[in-house]
Amino acid sequence: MIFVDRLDFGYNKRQPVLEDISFRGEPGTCTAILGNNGAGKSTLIKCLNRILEPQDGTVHVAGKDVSSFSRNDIARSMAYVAQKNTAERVTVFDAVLLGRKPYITIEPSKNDHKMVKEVLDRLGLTSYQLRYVDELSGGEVQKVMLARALVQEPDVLLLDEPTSSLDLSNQYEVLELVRKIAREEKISVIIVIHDLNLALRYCDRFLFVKNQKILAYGDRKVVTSEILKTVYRMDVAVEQVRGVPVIIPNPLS
Ligand SMILES: Nc1ncnc2c1ncn2[C@@H]1O[C@H](COP(=O)(O)OP(=O)(O)OP(=O)(O)O)[C@@H](O)[C@H]1O
Repeated sequence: MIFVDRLDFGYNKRQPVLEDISFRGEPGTCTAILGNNGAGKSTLIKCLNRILEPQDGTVHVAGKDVSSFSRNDIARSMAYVAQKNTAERVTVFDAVLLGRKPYITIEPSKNDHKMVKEVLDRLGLTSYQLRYVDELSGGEVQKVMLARALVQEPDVLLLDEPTSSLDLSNQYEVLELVRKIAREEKISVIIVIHDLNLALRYCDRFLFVKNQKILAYGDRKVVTSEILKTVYRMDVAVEQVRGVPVIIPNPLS
């Protein structure tokens, strides 16, 4: 469980980016962070694992204040997949094995290797394991970074636009897998995502950031035409198609 209480952040004192942000991510659930470009979604994610230090407020993971965590404590409890990934000159297997680093004292154990193999298999990356990461496509790199985060066995998984480079089938496959693993392993997933249809399909909670603050927060019911108009300044219909809410931009045009 992650609990964020009254978090404030600004890159400089004159201009706040986030004010009074509070929410909780229950184990086994996915929380979507939504909002217009520049609203502060990536900044919020980075405040959770202290890549950025919040100016005020607290973040608790599994009941403990993360401001008291060492870098290694953070790596054991929170895994993060950034919006932009640098493709490294290492094999896919070694790139994913790096996710086990917080647990390795002298050298990787048989169990570390086993976990890497299992996650590569679940993400359909087994045949890529000896390829160099810097020779992969953008979508393949994104899956490798997700695999690295999953072998970290985190309590909280922070994903910043994890499907932005993936094709249609991979977007659904990867989010289906993330949701399945989150439920099985009781991980709280916090995900920045622009695709509202994907968010509605795979997330349990929805948090809209607007003008530094939380505009709306709750289950699917908060994703309304009114909220979407406020956030994106355009007409958007929310309709039920075969029991799934679907977003239709500019429905009358
Ligand atoms: N390193 C930085 N220094 C100063 N300002 C920054 C920095 N990074 C981001 N900002 C500013 O902070 C605000 C929030 O940026 P952030 O990247 O968190 O937005 P976002 O909601 O993730 O946007 P997007 O949807 O475009 O990815 C923006 O106004 C941005 O220009």
